[in-house]
Amino acid sequence: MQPLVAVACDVREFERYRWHAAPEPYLRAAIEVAGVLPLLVPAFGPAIDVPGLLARVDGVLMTGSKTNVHPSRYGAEPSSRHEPYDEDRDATSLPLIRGAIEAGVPLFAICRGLQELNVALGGSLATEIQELDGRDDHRAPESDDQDVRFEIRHAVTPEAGGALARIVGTEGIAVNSLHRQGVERLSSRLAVEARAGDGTIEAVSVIGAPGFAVGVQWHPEYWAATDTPSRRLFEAFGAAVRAHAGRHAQAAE
Ligand SMILES: N[C@@H](CCC(=O)NCCCC(=O)O)C(=O)O
Repeated sequence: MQPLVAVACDVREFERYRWHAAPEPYLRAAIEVAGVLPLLVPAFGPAIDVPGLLARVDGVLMTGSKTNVHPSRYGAEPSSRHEPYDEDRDATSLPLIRGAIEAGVPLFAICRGLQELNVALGGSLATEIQELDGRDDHRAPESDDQDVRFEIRHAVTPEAGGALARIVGTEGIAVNSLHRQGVERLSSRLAVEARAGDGTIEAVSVIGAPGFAVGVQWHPEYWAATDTPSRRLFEAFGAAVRAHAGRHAQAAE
């Protein structure tokens, strides 16, 4: 039986409706590589019974997004440099992340998801990091071709002995990059699991988490079927979700 994984939705507007949705690559990687069933959670913020939801799922997957966490969530002043926002997603994802950590539910946070994880635990974000001294440009290549935008194009180095290294090994791995924000002040509850060559934090884990609680700034979902480190991440997440489901089932007996 496929264990259920909660996926917080983005809100988009088209065809005169507001839609709550998640991009297919995350869902495909969840089903086909992690072997779990993604359950889309609409971005209704405080209307969501997070403890009740977490009692019925065995994992949480936070997707990337073009939108940014609203700067008021980490004490910064809003500006056009921080836009676009999705405050409905923030109001849903931040409590969901905190609840998953508190309940020990396996958590995989990707790109915006890593940024939400840091903010949910008291950290802050920098915006337009490509303008910071010594930083590379981590934004997506300009292209209408998604394979080009998500191409693998820079190295990250996993911290020896860390949670990420146990999944992908300690040799440097190559990743894609589609972000203009990054961790500024790292939450005291997070450990750095990998950095890019310019020092950008590229992966984190929750200190003391009983199981899988990892955030990555890149997009393993996009090449999860063919790229070994990407596949290993989703396989490890799936294994953690199944282990949690097993404990769940035992507790229910
Ligand atoms: N908006 C934030 C988070 C980055 C992120 O999740 N990128 C995914 C973008 C997907 C796409 O462009 O198709 C940031 O820019 O740092």
